[in-house]
Amino acid sequence: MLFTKMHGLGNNYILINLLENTLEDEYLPTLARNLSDVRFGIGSDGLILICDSKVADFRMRIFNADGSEGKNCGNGLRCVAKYLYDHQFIVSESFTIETLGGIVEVHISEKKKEVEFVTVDMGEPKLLKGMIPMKGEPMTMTINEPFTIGENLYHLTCVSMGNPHAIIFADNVHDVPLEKIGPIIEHAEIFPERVNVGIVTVKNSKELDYRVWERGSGITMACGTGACAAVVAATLNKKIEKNQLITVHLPGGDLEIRWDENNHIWMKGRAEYICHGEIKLEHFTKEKMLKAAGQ
Ligand SMILES: N[C@H](CCC[C@H](N)C(=O)O)C(=O)O
Repeated sequence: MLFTKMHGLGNNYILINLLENTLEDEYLPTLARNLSDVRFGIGSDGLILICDSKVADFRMRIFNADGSEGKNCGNGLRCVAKYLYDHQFIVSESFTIETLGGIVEVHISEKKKEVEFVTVDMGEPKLLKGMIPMKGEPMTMTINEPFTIGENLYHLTCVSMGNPHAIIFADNVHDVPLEKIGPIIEHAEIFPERVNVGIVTVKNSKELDYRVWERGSGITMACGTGACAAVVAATLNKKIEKNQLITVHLPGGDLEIRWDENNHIWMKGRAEYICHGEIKLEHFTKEKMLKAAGQ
């Protein structure tokens, strides 16, 4: 089985093209965990599958490093779009990709054999508690709500980009012990499907700093949906204006994000290849096969 490893600002994924291949669903969480392992596998933030779709041009499935299936992945979408365009699976400059979090529209404006930048219309953010999802009055929003961890009080603003994000504002993104509070908030009982946790510093009216603890993958170098959620949260908290081109600085690089007047979030950023290779599936689904054999 061939794979392509790619990254979006250092948020790296193993892509497997299932347009001409199949993989049994039951193996996918095990495969994602084992391939993502940096010592016994290839090493990555997760596994992305490129599949056929009945409702869009293509379908992307994303599995985090812990084997859990994510509902959307901004950096992954740019990698999938680049892969499809560069390998001539698509010839038009705009096409659609189905995710569990909804259908997005991809735009490639460069006339290059291998594109560098991809723009994605990520659709509309979901703000109501019932849509994040999180516990509480389902028809209300979570804007700057208190959340206590031990002696420390944090304030959460929650946004879904098809996947759930809890955003905390800080004067400096390194002021908050994200390695410590990330997993605590990720697994908090108010988030029935867990949550991605982002720390945001508003540098000025056009720039944010952002660090992320990803649901299912931990600290990563970047998170595309998280950067979109950061812009929405900063706007809801009146720290920046809507319909402005915002540069979000992530540890792995920058994304350009705009929450436009039609309520759509646009994300533009790089996507790059790391390597291509081949895996013997049986080496990475052994755990499942042994269990099936009752061992
Ligand atoms: N950990 C996320 C999926 C990956 C999102 C991220 N890598 C991005 O670029 O948006 C979740 O379970 O919701």
